[in-house]
Amino acid sequence: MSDELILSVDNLMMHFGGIKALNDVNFSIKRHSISALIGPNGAGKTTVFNCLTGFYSATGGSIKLNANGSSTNVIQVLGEFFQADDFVKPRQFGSRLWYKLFGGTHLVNRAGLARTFQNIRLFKEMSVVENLLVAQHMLSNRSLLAGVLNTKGFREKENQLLDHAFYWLEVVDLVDCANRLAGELSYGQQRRLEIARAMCTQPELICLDEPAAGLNPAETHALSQIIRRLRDQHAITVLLIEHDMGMVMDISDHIVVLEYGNVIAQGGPDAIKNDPKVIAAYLGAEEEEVA
Ligand SMILES: Nc1ncnc2c1ncn2[C@@H]1O[C@H](COP(=O)(O)OP(=O)(O)OP(=O)(O)O)[C@@H](O)[C@H]1O
Repeated sequence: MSDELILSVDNLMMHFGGIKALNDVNFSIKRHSISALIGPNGAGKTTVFNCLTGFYSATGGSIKLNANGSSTNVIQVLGEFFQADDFVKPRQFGSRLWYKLFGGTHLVNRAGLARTFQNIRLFKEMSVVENLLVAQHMLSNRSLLAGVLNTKGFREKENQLLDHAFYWLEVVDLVDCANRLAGELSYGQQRRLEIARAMCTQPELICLDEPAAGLNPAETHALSQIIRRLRDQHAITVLLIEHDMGMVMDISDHIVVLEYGNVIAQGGPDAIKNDPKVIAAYLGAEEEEVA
């Protein structure tokens, strides 16, 4: 996989019993780009996200993440089924057993991929800053002794995590709300807090599932600015699912279009806008609005 690519998805399949949510999905994402995954309802967009982030174990295909200085086979680290030839290949068996025992979605996040959800999933009874500290739990000093003795190293680490939390609050313009309960924020602020929380896990690729859903035009504009800032000032790669075509066409460098679990087109906004397959499949009803 070329170094220019941060994600490569090949022949991805996801079947739920008889339902083929994804048939044969192929696309790749360039580092430091903003890409969008679009398609009609039920096309399989969220299923792709769930496979990328490890919420679903894909039925077949491969997902390679090239982040944090190494290449990660996402399907492998989630723990694959044993194969017949494992028993004659001890190394392969050992690796599969290891990931069966200790693998999971946490390894995908550690490999440099974070996500937000279609339905906001904050800790609503916690303050804004606490939400960001929870996201950094793995980076904290978890030594019981250091905590009880409140050592210098422990305090320094706590301060570092707080600084990091405020850094991302600044980026999403929520510093003023740091001590408010997350559940008390407006919908738009909660969406931005979700992005900050995901960023606190130090990803290189962030997947945003319908980040503009329920936002008014001013909030959508502010969100677009934040997404651009992530790419331009923080070297983050963004992959988003979005139904707001105005926003998608405005901020995306690359667009992948799904229909019935297949990629029917991919390219830049202008190419996608004028692609007859896309117009017929997805934009048909809104053709005039999009053009
Ligand atoms: N856990 C599941 N069990 C069974 N079927 C599922 C499951 N998750 C998704 N599907 C099916 O897979 C297909 C794709 O669903 P998915 O939610 O990925 O679509 P989507 O493109 O994200 O749609 P939307 O834009 O409405 O969010 C649908 O037919 C859906 O019913």
